Amino acid sequence: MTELAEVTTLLLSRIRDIPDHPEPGVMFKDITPLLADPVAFTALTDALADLVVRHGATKIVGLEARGFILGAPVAVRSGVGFVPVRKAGKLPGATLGQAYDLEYGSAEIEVHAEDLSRDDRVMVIDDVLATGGTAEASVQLIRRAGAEIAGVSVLMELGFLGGRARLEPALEGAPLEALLRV
Ligand SMILES: O=P(O)(O)OC[C@H]1O[C@H](OP(=O)(O)OP(=O)(O)O)[C@H](O)[C@@H]1O
Ligand SMILES: Nc1ncnc2[nH]cnc12
Repeated sequence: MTELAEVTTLLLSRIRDIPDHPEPGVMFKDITPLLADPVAFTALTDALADLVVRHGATKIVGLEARGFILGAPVAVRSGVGFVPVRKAGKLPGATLGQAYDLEYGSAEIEVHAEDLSRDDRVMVIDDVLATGGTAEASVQLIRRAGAEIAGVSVLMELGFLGGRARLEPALEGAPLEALLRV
């Protein structure tokens, strides 16, 4: 087995399927067993840090909340800064916000735009790409803050929910990297 195949198998084996997702037929992909395993968490951090370096990112944006857990160690490992994108109303300073549609209703995310600069190339990091709404809104928000998008990197893409198709127009050619596709 190649090293990549071994890492993929390890990561997949540490994700717990929980059958109580509100959408019929969709499992909740719980990453807490992976976080609890230092070998798997380190392998994930290393794999995401490789993508940060490969795509020349100068900042990581992590999406609340699980994107914080993955993005922060990747930022330290790859030697770039970390900027949180939070659900509306959580950040203390002056914020820039981006609303987006959910299946039922809408949501809003915010960033401290002053922590991003025109010289930054941002890698967005999250655990799961599902419908792609959160990642799409984050890409739009980061561009409005003046920074460039180096890419979006996720642990897992739920392919059957069509997130890639929703996100790709917003990416304008920047890569969407998924370590696992289910
Ligand atoms: O592609 P989408 O359909 O937008 O869904 C993916 C998002 O949903 C989850 O976050 P959630 O909003 O549940 O927040 P949490 O990390 O705080 O649990 C996940 O961590 C992604 O951020
Ligand atoms: N099925 C799922 N599992 C984990 N996180 C999610 N976020 C959106 N859909 C999800």
